[in-house]
Parts: sequence; C-alpha cells; structure tokens
Amino acid sequence: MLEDSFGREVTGVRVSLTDRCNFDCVYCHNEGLGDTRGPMEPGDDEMGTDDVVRFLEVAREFDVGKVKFTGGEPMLREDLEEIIRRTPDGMETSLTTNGTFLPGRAEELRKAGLSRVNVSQDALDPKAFAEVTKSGAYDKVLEGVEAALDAGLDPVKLNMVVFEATAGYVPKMVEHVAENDGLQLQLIEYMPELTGNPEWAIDIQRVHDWLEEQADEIEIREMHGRKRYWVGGGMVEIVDPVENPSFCSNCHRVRVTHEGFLKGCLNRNDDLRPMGEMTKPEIRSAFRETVANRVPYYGEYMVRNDDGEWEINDRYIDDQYIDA
Ligand SMILES: Nc1nc2c(ncn2[C@@H]2O[C@H](COP(=O)(O)OP(=O)(O)OP(=O)(O)O)[C@@H](O)[C@H]2O)c(=O)[nH]1
Ligand code: SF4
Ligand code: SF4
Repeated sequence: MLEDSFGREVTGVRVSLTDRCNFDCVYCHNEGLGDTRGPMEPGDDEMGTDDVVRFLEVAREFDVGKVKFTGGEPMLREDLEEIIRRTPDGMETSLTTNGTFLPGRAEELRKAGLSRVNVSQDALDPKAFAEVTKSGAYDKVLEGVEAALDAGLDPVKLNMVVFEATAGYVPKMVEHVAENDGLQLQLIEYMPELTGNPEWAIDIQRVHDWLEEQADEIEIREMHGRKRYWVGGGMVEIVDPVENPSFCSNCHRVRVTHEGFLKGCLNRNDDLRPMGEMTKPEIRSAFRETVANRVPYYGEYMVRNDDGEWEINDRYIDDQYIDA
C-alpha cells in the first residue's frame, strides 16, 4: 500500500467518469474542478472504458480496496455496468449519483458488482428540491432510491448538502432515514471555497450540536475522522471538510478527473498528472508521483496567518513537484 509523506495510506480512489449532468445544482463543484459541467452529449474528453479499467488494475496492484464512481452524473455513461463488471476483484465499488437513472438500471448495476450507492437528495420537498437542483425530477429521484433499495444495494446513502436553502429540512430527513430501513443520511457541508456564494454557508457546528442532543450513540469513522450519529435507529454522517485539518489528515483517496488526470486533493487543481491513455508502467509512476506529492489541504497546504485567516503555505507557492 502506498503512503504519502504525511503518513496517509491510499486505500481508495475516486473516479469521475464524466462532467455531464442532467441537473444544475446551485452548489455543484464538479468534483473540485469548478462549476463548468459539460454539455449533455458524450464528450471526446472522457476517459474510455479501457482507460478506466487499466487505471483500476494499477490501483489494485497498490492494494487500493475501494473505488467510488462520480461525475457529473456517472450514470450518463452507458458503459458504467461494463466498467463495474471489469473492476478488479477485491475492490469495493460505490457510486454517487443524482438517482434519476436508477429506475430500470439499479438491478443491472448490482449484478455487475456495485455494492452501494449515494443518491443526492437535498430535501423531502419537491419545491425546495427544484430550486436547488434546477430540475423537476423529484419523483424520479424517489423512484431511484426505491429501485436501489429493491436491488439490494446496501446502504443507500442520501447525500444532502446543508446550506441556507436546505438547513431547515435536516430534522425531517433525519426522521426519514430512521423510518426507512436501508437508508442512511450524509450531511455535507457547503463548500464556499469551491462554489462561490459564501453567504449561503451555515455553521455546520450547529448541526453537530443538534444531532448530539438527538443521538442515542455517536461514533467516529476512520475516514476523515467523520462523526456518525445514530438517531432513532437511523445513521447520520457529517462530511465537514471546510477549514478542518483533522478531516484532511485522515484523507486516504486519490482522485481521477473525467479526462484522466490524477489528482491528490479535491480542492486543488495545481497537482494534476495525466494518466488517461498511458501504459500500465506509466500509470504506475504517475500514481506513485501523485501519492508522493499529496498534501493535507487544511493545516498544511492552507495555513492560518497571523490574523487567523487561511492562506496558502509559502512553501507551496512555487512548488516544484518531486519525482517519486
Ligand atoms: N473536501 C473534500 N470533500 C469530500 C471528500 N470526500 C467527499 N467529499 C464531499 O462529500 C460529497 C459526497 O461525497 P460522496 O462521494 O457521495 O460520499 P463519500 O464522501 O465518498 O462517502 P462514502 O460513500 O461513505 O465513501 C462530495 O461531493 C464532496 O463534496 C474529500 O476527500 N474532501
Ligand atoms: S447532480 Fe451532482 S454533478 Fe449534477 S449538478 Fe448536481 S451536484 Fe453537480
Ligand atoms: S486533503 Fe482535505 S480537501 Fe483535499 S481531498 Fe483530502 S479531505 Fe478533501
């Protein structure tokens, strides 16, 4: 297993398969690349099936045990089932989707080897849902969640970005997952540093405090040191990376953009390494170099200055990457 110079082992990869999406969520950060989603037609900038599989085979050689497929909307890729089917043995596969294409396809995905799925659902309210996603597909998403449960994907996590427009729906969502077996809730802190509109952010500590009062049990997940609250039998996890050095110091994933660039951190685009159509030996070196150059974002790449504000650590300003 590869480890970076901060002692963080790389146990997972997160692969964006496309930047296309049928939604236009107001908080979308396009996997850290900014709000620049591509058109709905398949682009020739996307990695091919073989490119994705070749990368996964190399990642597996380095003992990577998990892959998460993301987008854009990864289910716009017609070869998703094939990619999952060809994912090397020993790798747990999961998918993050807006859920609209799960009806009619969830079963096939599970048969191909998909273990679990995260579905974006920001509110249990069609109007709020439409405002946030700029889509009227609320019923389709509910159907998608049902289809995922019926197909036996376990767990089905509901991803809810918590910000001004959605924060009021948190209690209802917590109740919803407690009442429905197989569902879990993942509350995601709004990331103003990637999406703009900083005024939409809410203080995520308020959500932690509220859940602490409600919870029967609290546990800390190794990944990112994320807190999990058990409320009325339902599980609620908080993803709170913003200005959180402890989140970054427990980050174990390397990322791949839909164009086939490796990157060590979601929040950075200055450490991209091409990988798409390379041979396996070339991918191995690119992977090693990416890991060798991984840096925890908050607390190392971004540090607090004398006024208490976050700024880029001087040592990374004219960074020259090392060869692993
Ligand atoms: N900054 C940062 N944000 C992350 C990271 N991982 C996940 N997120 C945020 O969490 C959102 C939801 O991620 P998902 O892919 O659905 O879930 P996950 O975080 O992979 O969690 P699991 O399904 O439990 O593995 C992403 O769109 C990001 O906004 C990370 O390593 N760093
Ligand atoms: S569904 Fe996901 S990829 Fe699509 S616009 Fe919303 S956040 Fe972005
Ligand atoms: S280092 Fe921090 S910001 Fe970067 S991907 Fe990991 S958790 Fe996210």
